Amino acid sequence: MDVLLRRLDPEVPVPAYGHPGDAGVDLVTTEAAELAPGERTVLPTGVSIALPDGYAAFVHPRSGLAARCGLALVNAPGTVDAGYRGEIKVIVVNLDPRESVRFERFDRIAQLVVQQVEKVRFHEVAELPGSARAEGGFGSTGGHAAVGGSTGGNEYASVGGDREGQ
Ligand SMILES: O=c1ccn([C@H]2C[C@H](O)[C@@H](COP(=O)(O)OP(=O)(O)OP(=O)(O)O)O2)c(=O)[nH]1
Ligand SMILES: [Mg+2]
Repeated sequence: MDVLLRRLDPEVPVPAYGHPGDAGVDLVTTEAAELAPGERTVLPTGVSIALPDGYAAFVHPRSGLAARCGLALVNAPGTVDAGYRGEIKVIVVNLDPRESVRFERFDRIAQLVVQQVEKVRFHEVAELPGSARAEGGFGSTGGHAAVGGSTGGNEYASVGGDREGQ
């Protein structure tokens, strides 16, 4: 699909897929920045796009930065509406408890995934049709990480225990 893109910075590279089959194109920051532990900021990408109606673009984290630096997107995935013509921005937060993270101009900070999205009409009803799940949610199927306590010296939280419904 062809999508119109405007460069707001003459030097910013046009985003491109790294490999055939990749879902996202990497976005860069046009501003250098340094984030202290726990700090967040909004980084400019130097591009704006015009998506056709019925599509949206989603700003996703890059897993390498998440694993190496604890970098997360506060609003992941960020939603870029088809009608949005402003600069795509990336809201990052440094979740590392100790280390700062530094970005240079044109470092790749996030990835953009374009997807078709459904538009729906809501029809209000008094009762919804039944389903196997019904109102179960928020962990109703069990198998949760141990929270709020020791993990018994294990580096990882326990995810195997099915403690509910017993
Ligand atoms: O990570 C993001 C998320 C959003 N946007 C832009 C595109 C999107 O179309 C617009 C609005 O985003 P959203 O609807 O998530 O924010 P809002 O707080 O609901 O703002 P608005 O009232 O303008 O819809 O901001 C970005 O550039 N990056
Ligand atoms: Mg909105």
